[in-house]
Amino acid sequence: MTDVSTDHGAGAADRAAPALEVKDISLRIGGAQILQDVSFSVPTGQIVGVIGPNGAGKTTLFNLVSGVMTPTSGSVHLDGQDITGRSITQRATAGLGRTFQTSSLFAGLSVEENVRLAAQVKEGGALSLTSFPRRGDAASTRARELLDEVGLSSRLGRPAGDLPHGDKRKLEIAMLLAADPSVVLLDEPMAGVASGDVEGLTEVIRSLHRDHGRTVLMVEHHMEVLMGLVERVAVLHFGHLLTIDTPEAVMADPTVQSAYLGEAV
Ligand SMILES: Nc1ncnc2c1ncn2[C@@H]1O[C@H](COP(=O)(O)OP(=O)(O)OP(=O)(O)O)[C@@H](O)[C@H]1O
Repeated sequence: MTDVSTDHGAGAADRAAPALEVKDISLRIGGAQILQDVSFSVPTGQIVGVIGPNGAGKTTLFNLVSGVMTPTSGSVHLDGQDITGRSITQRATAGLGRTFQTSSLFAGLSVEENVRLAAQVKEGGALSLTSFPRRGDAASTRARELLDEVGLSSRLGRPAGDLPHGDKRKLEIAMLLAADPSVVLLDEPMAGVASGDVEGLTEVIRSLHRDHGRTVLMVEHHMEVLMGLVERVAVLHFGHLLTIDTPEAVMADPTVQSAYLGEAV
C-alpha cells in the first residue's frame, strides 16, 4: 500500500480535509483482484493525474470514486464526508462530477440545448426540451455562460453530433459544470482529439482548476499533455498504487519506468 499525503503549503487549507480522499480501497471481482489497498488524497484546488499501463485499474478507480461500482473494502471521502455508500446521484449532489471515455452528448440537439438541459436539471427542472425556455431564463443564461467558459460561444446552434472531437469534449465539460461540481473527474479527455485541438482543450481543463478553483482528477494517456497540466501524478500498476508524486519525480522513478517496460512513458 502506498499512502502519500500531498503538501499544499501552510495555512487553513492544511487543516481542512482534502477535497477527495481514497482510503485503502480494494475491489475484487470473482477471483480477480482489480484494485488493492489504494490510498491517496487530492487537496482542494489541486489537479492530479492518474496514469498506468492498460488494465492497471484507472477506469475502475474512477468507477469506485464516482459510485458506478462499490469497493470490496476501503472508503471514498469528499470534503471529509464518507461517500462510499452513496449513489451516483447523491455524489453528484455532494459536488462530484465526472466525464466518461465515451461521449455522453445528445448528438441531434444543438450545443446550446445540450448544456441548457444540464443546467435545467441543476435548476430543479425536468430533462425536457418540450417546454421551450424563454431567452434569458436561468438555465439558458447559465448555459451561455458555461459555453463561453469552454470557448464554444460561436457554436451555439450547431448539432452536437457534428462537432469535432475536441469541441465535443469541451461541450461535455460545459455540461458537467452545469451541476457546479467542486471535484471533477475527467476520463481520458484527449482520447480521439485531433492534434490541432489538443492545446485548446488543455487550456479549458487548466482553467477549470486555475480560474475556477475546481479540484481535478484526470486519467490521461497523452503523457505530454498530462505532465504539462497536473501538479501530481498517481501511478497505478496491476491494481496497486506505485507512487503519487510530481510529474518530474514520476518520470524519473525507475519503478515507474519498469512498470511501463515496452511502453513509452
Ligand atoms: N467488471 C469486471 N469484471 C472483471 N474484470 C474486470 C471488470 N472491470 C475491469 N476488469 C479488469 O480489471 C482490470 C483493470 O481494468 P480497468 O479498465 O480499470 O483498467 P484501465 O487502467 O482503465 O485500462 P485502460 O488503460 O485499458 O483503459 C483489467 O484487467 C480488466 O480486465
